Amino acid sequence: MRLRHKPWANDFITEHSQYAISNPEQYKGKWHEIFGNHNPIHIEVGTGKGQFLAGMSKQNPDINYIGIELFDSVIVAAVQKAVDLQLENFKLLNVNAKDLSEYFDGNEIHRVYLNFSDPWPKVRHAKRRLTYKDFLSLYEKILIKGGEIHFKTDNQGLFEYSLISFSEYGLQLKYLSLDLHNSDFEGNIMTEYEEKFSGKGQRIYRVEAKYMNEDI
Ligand SMILES: C[S@@+](CC[C@H](N)C(=O)[O-])C[C@H]1O[C@@H](n2cnc3c(N)ncnc32)[C@H](O)[C@@H]1O
Repeated sequence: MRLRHKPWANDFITEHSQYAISNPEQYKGKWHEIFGNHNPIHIEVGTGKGQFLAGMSKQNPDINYIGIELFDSVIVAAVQKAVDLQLENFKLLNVNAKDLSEYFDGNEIHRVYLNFSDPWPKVRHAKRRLTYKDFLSLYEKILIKGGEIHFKTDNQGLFEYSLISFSEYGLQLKYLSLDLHNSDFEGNIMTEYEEKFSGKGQRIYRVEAKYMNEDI
């Protein structure tokens, strides 16, 4: 489903179409053509203003990164980072994550990052959480076998919910941290929200969840 852009955001996104891909369904199964290589592809769902993914792209030139963001008014900041840093391994899609399988084929994605996803604290909104079982099923469809979700949040309620959701889905949990910034985890790249919340003294939770669907 196509999203409608605000005119100013539309102009900006159109002007930088080498970073903000306007017709992603056309590349389903052939994202290597866009990147010009067959390197692994990692996506961040709900990438916001893109600080995390821009940092990862710069740090890991042999991995291709795609940011998925619903709001055009937010994604322009991420596009600006790609332009400023001239990142060839960083693309952005202004789409809704619920439609991911329209844009990516099975086995096309190597890793999904979820950073500071909206918590949707009301029980009746649980289906909107990006770690709800339907989203886990969607990620499984586009990930390689044994693919992983790497998840960070400041929100204890969302973290606890997500650990249960991952476990109930049969994902294996690894490297669980209840206080990332006071752990021995190396190479953490902060997101915009992470800077904001950790700056206020809030602790950051992190976990990796692996799909146990590899052929034996
Ligand atoms: C709380 S912000 C966090 C942004 C960024 N990851 C960070 O940590 O700074 C969550 C972002 O996820 C985006 N988002 C929420 N649901 C989404 C969906 N279904 N598809 C794409 N983006 C979504 C929101 O628009 C918002 O920009």
